[in-house]
Amino acid sequence: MAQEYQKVALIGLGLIASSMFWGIKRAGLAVEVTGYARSAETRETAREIGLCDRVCDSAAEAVEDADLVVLCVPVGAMAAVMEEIGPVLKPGATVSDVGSVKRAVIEAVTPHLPGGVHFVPAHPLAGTEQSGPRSGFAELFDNRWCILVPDGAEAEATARLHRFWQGLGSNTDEMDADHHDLVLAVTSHTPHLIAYTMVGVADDLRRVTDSEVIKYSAAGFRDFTRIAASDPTMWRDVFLTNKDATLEILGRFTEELFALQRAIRQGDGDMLHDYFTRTRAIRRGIIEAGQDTEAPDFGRVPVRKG
Ligand SMILES: NC(=O)C1=CN([C@@H]2O[C@H](COP(=O)(O)OP(=O)(O)OC[C@H]3O[C@@H](n4cnc5c(N)ncnc54)[C@H](O)[C@@H]3O)[C@@H](O)[C@H]2O)C=CC1
Ligand SMILES: O=C(O)C(=O)Cc1ccc(O)cc1
Repeated sequence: MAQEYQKVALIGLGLIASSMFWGIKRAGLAVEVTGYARSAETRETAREIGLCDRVCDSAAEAVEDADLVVLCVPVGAMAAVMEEIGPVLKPGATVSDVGSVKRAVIEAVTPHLPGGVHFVPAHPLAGTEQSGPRSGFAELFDNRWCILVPDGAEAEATARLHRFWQGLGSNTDEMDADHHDLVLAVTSHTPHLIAYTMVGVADDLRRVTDSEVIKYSAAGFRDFTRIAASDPTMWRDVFLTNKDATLEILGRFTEELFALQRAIRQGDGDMLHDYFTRTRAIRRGIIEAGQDTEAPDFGRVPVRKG
């Protein structure tokens, strides 16, 4: 695999940065990878487990002479990091990020971007509910999508970042920032909010039913608890910075929920059956189109019709 960049700097050493580091090493995508995290404890852990070729005690030191700098911090921390590193970035370097929201990151980063430095925002659509420097693994991005949001960035800098993410195992695509934020509000952000809410409801209920909610929880609820265990800082920032799109989708969700609530109250079985038939067809369409990259193998066997 070609080395697209001599030196890569990772700022924020959590799940995504640590997975990127192990993936870069697996594919030999850079000569040196430096890293920085705000907390001394995280930097210490990183040194202990060999995460990064060199762990630096400041972001400015980590990005010195770097050809690619990837901001792997929560979305709300991007501006402060950029303000610190902006003045010391190498001319011709590329800055990128992995934030779950794109418009807010562009607004946070652009004011601190020096002339002659490229900015190519990106979002790997891959993650887990784990966080921190010990949680990463090289395979996280394999066969997953990474969306690039060039927003006017130079074509060659963008093409290099595509090749870099492909080297990490991902399929890559491009999107406009606002479109990205709306799509992700539907596919990721609002579902996370629903999971948080459902687990909160069950927790309230648990006080009445003791441990039954957890003891007898079926797969659907277990998935909710996994998602609701995701990092609170990261998700707080997602909702604060993708406010409009999330509120738009949440509004639609609430309307649908009220419609289903009314059908249940009125005993309208036809409405419920039609609704569930439509949603089942969507799921089957995804599987038949071969786009269900998350499903276990049994999800790929031909789906029974009818
Ligand atoms: N967790 C996931 O599943 C995914 C997360 N993302 C995005 O990737 C980014 C990083 O997320 P994770 O790696 O999961 O988070 P994480 O919580 O595992 O790691 C974040 C790291 O950033 C550091 N940090 C926080 N504020 C900082 C600051 N001001 N300066 C320097 N370091 C700081 C933390 O100490 C930690 O090392 C977020 O923007 C998130 O939206 C993108 C795709 C998936
Ligand atoms: O763990 C899960 O189910 C996820 O949805 C992972 C994830 C979280 C945030 C992102 O911006 C992208 C992917």
